[in-house]
Amino acid sequence: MNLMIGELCVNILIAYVTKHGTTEACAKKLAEKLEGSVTLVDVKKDPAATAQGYDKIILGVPIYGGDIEREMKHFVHQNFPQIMGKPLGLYICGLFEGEKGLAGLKKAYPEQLLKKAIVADLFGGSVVQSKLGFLERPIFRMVTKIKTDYSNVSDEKIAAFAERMNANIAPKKSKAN
Ligand SMILES: Cc1cc2nc3c(=O)[nH]c(=O)nc-3n(C[C@H](O)[C@H](O)[C@H](O)COP(=O)(O)O)c2cc1C
Repeated sequence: MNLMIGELCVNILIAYVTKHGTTEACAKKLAEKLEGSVTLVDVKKDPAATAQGYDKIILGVPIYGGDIEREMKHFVHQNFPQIMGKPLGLYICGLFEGEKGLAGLKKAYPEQLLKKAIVADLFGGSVVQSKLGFLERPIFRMVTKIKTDYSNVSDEKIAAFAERMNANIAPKKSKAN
């Protein structure tokens, strides 16, 4: 939805990484619920992507073996001042919940970003066994103990996240980013 404030449209960036599509699917669900003009960027496909020029920034990343992929680390490193300077939302996709899930979230993003974020949450994750690579499948079973297709993606959490982001609507009229 395009939200106009006076002459201004709220420009929102969702920068994400995905391996098997869940984090991207969550980004798209989120985009539908956000008020503003949303740009979706897969930073793996677009390594030169920038966070410059947006009013709000959201980052999304999946957890693999307790860690995130280097492309998101690189994006955060390259765009740190821009990311720190705007209303921020952070999410992860992973199958672990509770304490283990939160540990994944804490490891995924630098502490400064986690402290600064309006909202940081776990959306859950999903897996289709037949889509896993030859080496991924045994690692997945070892890490998660799950042997079937599985999803615990929470549409409620995505909706609540969008609500929190929408509540913070204050794009400054200055040209500086
Ligand atoms: C090899 C492998 C390792 C994984 N390790 C973790 C993990 O450490 N913690 C976790 O919460 N989820 C783990 N998962 C689950 C993924 O995070 C989950 O499937 C997520 O939805 C993947 O997102 P994507 O489809 O965007 O790549 C793992 C999945 C695979 C295949």
